[in-house]
Amino acid sequence: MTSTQTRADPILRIESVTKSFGSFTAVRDVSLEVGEGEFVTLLGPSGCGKSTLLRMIAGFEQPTSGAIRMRGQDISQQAAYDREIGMVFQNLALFPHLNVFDNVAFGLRARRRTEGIDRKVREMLALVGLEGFETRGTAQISGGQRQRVALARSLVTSPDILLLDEPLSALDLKLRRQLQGELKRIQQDTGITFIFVTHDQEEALSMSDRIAVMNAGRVEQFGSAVDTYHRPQTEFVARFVGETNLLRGQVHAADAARVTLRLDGLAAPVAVAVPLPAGETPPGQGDPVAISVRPEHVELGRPGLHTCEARVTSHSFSGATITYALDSAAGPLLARVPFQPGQGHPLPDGQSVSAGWPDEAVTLIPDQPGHDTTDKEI
Ligand SMILES: Nc1ncnc2c1ncn2[C@@H]1O[C@H](COP(=O)(O)OP(=O)(O)OP(=O)(O)O)[C@@H](O)[C@H]1O
Repeated sequence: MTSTQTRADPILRIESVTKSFGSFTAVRDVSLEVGEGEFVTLLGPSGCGKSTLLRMIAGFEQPTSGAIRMRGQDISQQAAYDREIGMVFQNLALFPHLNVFDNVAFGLRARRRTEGIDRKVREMLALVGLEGFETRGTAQISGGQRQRVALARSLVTSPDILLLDEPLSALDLKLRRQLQGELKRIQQDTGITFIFVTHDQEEALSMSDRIAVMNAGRVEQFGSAVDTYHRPQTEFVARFVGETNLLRGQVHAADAARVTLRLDGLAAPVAVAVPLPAGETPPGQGDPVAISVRPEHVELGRPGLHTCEARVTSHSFSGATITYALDSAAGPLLARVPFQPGQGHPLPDGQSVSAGWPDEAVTLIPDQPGHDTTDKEI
């Protein structure tokens, strides 16, 4: 611990960081705290500023304003090689003229380490499952194995933080899913703080302790994977992280415990009771709001729910579930329902059904006037 560090200091604190390139602002007023040993993911569409933020943490770019602190110390102006931060890139940049062992040993030799290189490199190769590959050239191993070498090469110098910029995006889906699990295991085994960049929401949900969802240079929400999916705070987050139904309406009544809404478009006014998040001020009567209901929480033909009449317009079968596209008075709806063997055939197009959802499946999203709700692009 240094003289400027206190026990409460997180390993990384980003304070109101903005980065502009000429008149274009790539990262806007971002503040984040990352705890020791956390797996944090920056998630967002192409061009939202994820890599720029990561490059500022690494020291390859300087913030235009704001500060980046590591254990309390401002590192914003410190050179990249003076930071105890490793980085794994999307394009691996392994040294083609060096074999696997020498690629992994590179960082130790560059730091003029002379002792324990052999032991440390073999330890790293065992960690990433590449024992026995020491003398292979980088052209004699697969894409997934190359990515493991890149990871071992970044971990060998025992960085305090490892930054990973879309390290799995060049791999096919099956290998990608396998390496996601391995990366998570390696992060837990080593206890190193990981900051991972991806535009793949499933990847982010399956690996992260916390996710920072970015849109147009800003962090829209920073929270656990479960909250990001089940409690989106903005329309952008609700749409970008998974599929959702966004229904609009006005506040009918609100108190500290509940908010009741009337949804637009329904002939008979239907009230939807929504529990208000703790500590939040209730919205006023007549305020415009939206609700998010995930397709898997929309149930068809079940009595006792808040329902609206709907008509099937199409369906897609995916083995365990069927996703119905529905036309309802409240707008288009998606319903994803389990499909049991022996259940017969899916509901035909044109079939009338009542669609409903339980109270606890509803997330209230306050109206955000002028807010950018850029659609997801993956
Ligand atoms: N050196 C630069 N000069 C000018 N503009 C830049 C520079 N670096 C990044 N940008 C712009 O900043 C914006 C954010 O880029 P960034 O690479 O951070 O996005 P990203 O979210 O990582 O996207 P992707 O997922 O496509 O890599 C983009 O519009 C990009 O064109």
